[in-house]
Amino acid sequence: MESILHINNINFSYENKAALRDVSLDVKSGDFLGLIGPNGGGKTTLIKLALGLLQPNKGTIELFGESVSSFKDWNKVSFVSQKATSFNKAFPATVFEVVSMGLTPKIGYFKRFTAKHRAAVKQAVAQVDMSDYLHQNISSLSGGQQQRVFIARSLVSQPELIILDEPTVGIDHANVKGFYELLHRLNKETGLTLVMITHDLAGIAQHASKLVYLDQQVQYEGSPEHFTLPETDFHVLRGIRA
Ligand SMILES: Nc1ncnc2c1ncn2[C@@H]1O[C@H](COP(=O)(O)OP(=O)(O)OP(=O)(O)O)[C@@H](O)[C@H]1O
Repeated sequence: MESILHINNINFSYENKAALRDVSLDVKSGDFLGLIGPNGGGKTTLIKLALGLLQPNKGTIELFGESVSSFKDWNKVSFVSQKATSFNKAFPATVFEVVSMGLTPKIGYFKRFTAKHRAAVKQAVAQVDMSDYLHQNISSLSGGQQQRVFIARSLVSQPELIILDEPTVGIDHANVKGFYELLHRLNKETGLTLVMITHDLAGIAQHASKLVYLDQQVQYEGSPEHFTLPETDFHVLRGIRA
């Protein structure tokens, strides 16, 4: 199986404060990896390193077999952050327009939006079951529906890897289940590789193919079925079930 993200023995410190120590991780094509751990355990830092936004003090990181420092094929990678922090709800755009924005890196700002692009947008919207809302304003949708639209915005450029940072925050319980089912379906049916940071252990354990528990070091890497929380210290529990 092709290696999508390979992190080899990295250390990372913010100034003099260690955030990650001897972290190694391998994400293979078709994995659905759940990245869990206590608050401050280094999950976001690890993703920033994987995206080349930070550089490790030690060790190597490869995306699609190439060092992240020289990686250029960013079309293959997409990132979905917490909806609330990434989007101004008052923004006056329809579902179609928001998803079209996902094509901007591919076609550039000033090139023509063709029938082919339009069809790609419609297909991505259909993949997340939002076709009935194509011309509705994004601000009129529920949190769960908005997050589906952001997934469609990622899908439209046909990435091979999507990294999600706590995408279920702010989505009500009933819709979270449907959101996981959507990710599960995309992973299984299209072979899309997913890496998802979350504090929702119960939810991710049902859908991920692999869990990594990170608390400065990788304390668990394996199947969700065999995962048990490290020493049930209240600090850890609070962090992960917050
Ligand atoms: N820009 C920064 N400057 C200094 N320290 C930072 C910075 N960003 C994060 N840290 C520290 O690095 C450690 C890891 O933080 P990180 O945000 O990666 O953890 P996390 O697992 O994503 O946490 P959470 O679950 O709360 O989002 C924490 O101790 C945090 O305070």
